[in-house]
Amino acid sequence: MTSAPATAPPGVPTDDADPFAPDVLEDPLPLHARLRDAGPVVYLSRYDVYAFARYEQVNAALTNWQGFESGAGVGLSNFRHEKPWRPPSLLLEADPPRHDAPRRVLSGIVGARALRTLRERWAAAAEDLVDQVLAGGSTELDAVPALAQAFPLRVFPDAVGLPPEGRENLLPYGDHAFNAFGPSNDLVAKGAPRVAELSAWVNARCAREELAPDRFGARIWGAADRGEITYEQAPLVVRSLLTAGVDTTVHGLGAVLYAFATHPEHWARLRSDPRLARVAFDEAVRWESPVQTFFRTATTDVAITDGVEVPAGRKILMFLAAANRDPRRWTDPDAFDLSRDPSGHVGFGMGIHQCVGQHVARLEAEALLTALARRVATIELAGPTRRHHNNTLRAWESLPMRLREA
Ligand code: HEM
Ligand SMILES: O=C(O)c1ccc(-c2ccccn2)cc1
Repeated sequence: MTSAPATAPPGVPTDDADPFAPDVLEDPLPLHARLRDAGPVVYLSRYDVYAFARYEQVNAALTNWQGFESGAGVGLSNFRHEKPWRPPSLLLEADPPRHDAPRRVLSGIVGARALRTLRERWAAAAEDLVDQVLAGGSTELDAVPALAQAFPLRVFPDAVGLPPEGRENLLPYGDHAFNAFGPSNDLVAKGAPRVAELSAWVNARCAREELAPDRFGARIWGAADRGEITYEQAPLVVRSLLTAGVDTTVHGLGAVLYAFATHPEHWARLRSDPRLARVAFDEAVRWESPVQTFFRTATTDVAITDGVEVPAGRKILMFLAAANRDPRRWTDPDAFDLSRDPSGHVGFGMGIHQCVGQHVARLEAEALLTALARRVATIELAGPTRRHHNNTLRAWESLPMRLREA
């Protein structure tokens, strides 16, 4: 136990854990339980931040954008003191009023109503992928590359309007962006050599001439034509889709495939009622929380509970995954349960920054799960699973699986 570099505030328990250490990223559950049990707020001395691990405090912080701002960054780095590694996001790293117009524009383009025309196309794409995967009859495969990565990369770049070349840059770019919310550890160092090249590729793809007409990207530029956002803002709003729209859904799909492979009774239920696909995905997002943590910055001394305040200017670290398994909020929280109503989970955040792409993610999951449920009688693990470590994301590197054709 190392000594606390900064003074722990009175009345707040201290923990010198490193939430971004390899052993914690491998299995964060024990730390989550320890932090929930320690109190409503815990001072993490190693990073000089205040941790919220209980549902009540995480939900309250997410919905209190005036008290806990995003404009100083939603990672450990405080933009008021340090230069961001890239120009800040106009949604994620902005507060009202600057946040409002970009959010309104993106909501109109990737919101549930806007996606109706994609439902059939993505369902067909999922059936094609499943046909391809099952081509040789019952199949052993690694579900991470073959399904969790393959499906989003087959449908999402087309929906944005990207050209075909270079799409393999999207995953490593997003992986670095999500690592960069954490401390400058080995994971960030691992991504550093390619940051300039990957950033240049992503930034170039946001230019109007790069984007196919009448897709998400071109529609963002159309909003600039109508004066809803400026022409300077348009490429950054496109960049938001490329940064947040791929790795998250890949790991969300990995989570739900792992959940079904380890709960055969639930796979049988899904096959008998494919309409369960949507609630299954949200339950998997609650259970696994592909996005585990991120930060906010106190704009003033913010009272948490009687007598305990987060001082102005300090960073809070919200453990979404711990909140999503808080026994104070959920019955039998550690169970993946299709009968549960997962609404209210914070896996997509909450409040004004709640994931604007959640409907895209749900539609991808519904399309893939429905196509699999129709053609695959059983799915089961067929070898050792391996985790992919990231400072923010909970992810699988490998999910060897056996799919028996119906
Ligand atoms: C399983 C998949 C996904 C998960 C778990 C997820 C999770 C989240 C979370 C927790 C936030 C809140 C961040 C905060 O409060 O600071 C968020 C915001 C955001 N997400 Fe997602 N996301 C997913 C998929 C997507 C997709 C597919 C897109 C794009 C199409 C997307 C785009 C965004 C954007 C632009 C924001 C910022 C919204 C704002 O600040 O107003 N996400 N996401
Ligand atoms: O607008 C962007 O570039 C962007 C938007 C959202 C995220 C994000 C961060 C934490 C949790 C989930 N999503 C990252 C980037």
